Amino acid sequence: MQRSRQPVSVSKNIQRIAVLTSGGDAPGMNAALRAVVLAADHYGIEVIAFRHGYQGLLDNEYTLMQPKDVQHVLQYSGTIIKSARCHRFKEDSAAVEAAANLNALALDALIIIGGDGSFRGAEHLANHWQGQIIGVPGTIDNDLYGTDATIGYATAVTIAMDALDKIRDTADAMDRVFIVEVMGRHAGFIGLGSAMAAGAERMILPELQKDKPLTISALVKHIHRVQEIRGEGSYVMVLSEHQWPGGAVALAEQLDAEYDLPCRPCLLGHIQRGGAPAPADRILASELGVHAVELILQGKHRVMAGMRANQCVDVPLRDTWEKKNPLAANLLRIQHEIFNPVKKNPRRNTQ
Ligand SMILES: Nc1ncnc2c1ncn2[C@@H]1O[C@H](COP(=O)(O)OP(=O)(O)O)[C@@H](O)[C@H]1O
Ligand SMILES: O=P(O)(O)OC[C@H]1O[C@](O)(COP(=O)(O)O)[C@@H](O)[C@@H]1O
Repeated sequence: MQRSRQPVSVSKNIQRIAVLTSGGDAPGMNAALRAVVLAADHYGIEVIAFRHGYQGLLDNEYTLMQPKDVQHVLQYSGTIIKSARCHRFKEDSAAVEAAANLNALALDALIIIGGDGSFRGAEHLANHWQGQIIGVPGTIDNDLYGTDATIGYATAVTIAMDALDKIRDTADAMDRVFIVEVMGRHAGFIGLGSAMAAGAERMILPELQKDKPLTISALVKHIHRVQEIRGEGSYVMVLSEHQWPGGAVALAEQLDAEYDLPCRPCLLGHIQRGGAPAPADRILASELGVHAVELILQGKHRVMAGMRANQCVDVPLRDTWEKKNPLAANLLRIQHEIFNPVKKNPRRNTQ
């Protein structure tokens, strides 16, 4: 993959920066951290890491990070500097406290690796702290505007696809209906990506539910129609979390009890955040980690380091959650109309 890059024009004298990982851990966060530390070392900048996200910033829990500390970490998921969800950080008093801690350490800038919540926290902090703040998109959900992909998304889709492939083996052997529940918070990227990659017969995604919520009778009709067209075989559906009351287990029970349709649920849960990060996540994280340091050297502030059409970009932090990345319309069309048609091919009908 070729990335066209401009040489970095350094406009600021930066001596010391900090980094933290926040919110749900995402595969590739370690690779991003490594890239930040190695790039900073390259430019002669000292790096400290706050442990446990914003909680560590409030507790002054930090450690000096040197290249030796990030050797051989990019192949592991999780985050060696720990992450956390810190509800107190939403309070004004917390941002004031955090700003005082950052000032006491004479920091020029802070890099926050996380999702939209972490970036809201970054903006909140920026109202109280004068240093530069740069976000790096780290979440499996891929729900941030301004970057074609977030760090962790490729791994999560790969894991979900692998699981769907395995479910397919047993579903096919017994001509069964399966519901596989995937993560994504309120976004259907993991659902769409894994359904497409594994050839699922149905996707229940937040974006599709918004205008036309799925009814169980419509779902049963679809299952019967697909079975009728295809003859014997399996039917595998991908359900995004929070899209059915009680989730996959409740939906499977309902199909069985109310429609005599034996169905098995499978919840992938946090499995989607573990294991070895996919190459795409390691590479994206490495590039964006370096980009974040270079944005600091260019004097940028309140932006996210993103990747658009193979170009490193910077996007105002606020845009990352206020604007929306839509699901790829063409993938939705293909998955719905071509791969899983419930009507006969119109051309065939006319012959
Ligand atoms: N509106 C907000 N104001 C201040 N801090 C916030 C806000 N929203 C989230 N945060 C901080 O960011 C952390 C991570 O956000 P969360 O939504 O849990 O994960 P993610 O960053 O992956 O979306 C929260 O635990 C909290 O500390
Ligand atoms: O790990 P937790 O706290 O149970 O949260 C689960 C949520 O975290 C995620 O895995 C990642 O979300 P964030 O990156 O926004 O934190 C979501 O897909 C899921 O809804």
